[in-house]
Amino acid sequence: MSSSIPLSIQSYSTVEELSVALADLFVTLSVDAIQTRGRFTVGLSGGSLPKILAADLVKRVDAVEWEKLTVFFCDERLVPLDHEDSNYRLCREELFSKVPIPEEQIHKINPDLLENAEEVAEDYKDQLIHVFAHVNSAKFPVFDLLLLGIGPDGHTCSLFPGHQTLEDTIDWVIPEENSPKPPPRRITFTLPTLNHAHNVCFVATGEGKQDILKRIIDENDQKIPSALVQPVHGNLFWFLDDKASAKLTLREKK
Ligand SMILES: O=C(O)[C@H](O)[C@@H](O)[C@H](O)[C@H](O)COP(=O)(O)O
Repeated sequence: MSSSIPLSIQSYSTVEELSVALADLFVTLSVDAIQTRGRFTVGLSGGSLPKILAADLVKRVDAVEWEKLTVFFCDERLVPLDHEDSNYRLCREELFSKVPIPEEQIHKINPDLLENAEEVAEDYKDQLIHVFAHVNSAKFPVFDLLLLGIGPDGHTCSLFPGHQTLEDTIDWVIPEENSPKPPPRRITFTLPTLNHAHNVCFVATGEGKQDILKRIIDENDQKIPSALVQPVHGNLFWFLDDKASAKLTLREKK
């Protein structure tokens, strides 16, 4: 990994500064991945993440070889792609519409299968297999970068506290039809898929994240889904703002 990459828990005074650092990380990892493997595979999440990522990245479009990017969604709501709850739609509005990424390299759920969550997950796994299986006949896809958010309950992707989905050790992507946060029907990457990535980066901002971050980072509370994200061989980054990190003892002030 390049020595210019910041390590572990970074806390920034403002969300704007965090956006710049996140764009730096994205660009650096894209260069490394394209040099090493000829492409950059990324998993995106919903919530505030797409806006925070795009804020600075779109100002330096030329720093990324977008035609070598492949994008999946770490979780997706089972709604039409133009629905206001769609993570694809959110990412399109915030990022994809502003950069020259080929549409066919953005892997979306199949909207024709929405009635059946199992089929949506199966189809999404087929898309993952198509992209990953030939390079690592491994048991799980190995993304270059997964960008994750955290809910106030500690959920990440659509992996919620106490849900059976946390027990899955085999599948790559699975349905979650009882999300406590609407909309209830989703698909989500599993913990093993998250934990096989080369790089995983959590992004969390605002006071509302203080208590849950303390439980995850300082207390390593294994009941919280986000605390179970611990890459087997990869790097784990935490990009926080000072409001979110205020109660942490372990953090590097930027
Ligand atoms: O599952 C969902 O419905 C949300 O997309 C959720 O997973 C979100 O990503 C986190 O709650 C973080 O949200 P913020 O980044 O907006 O705080």
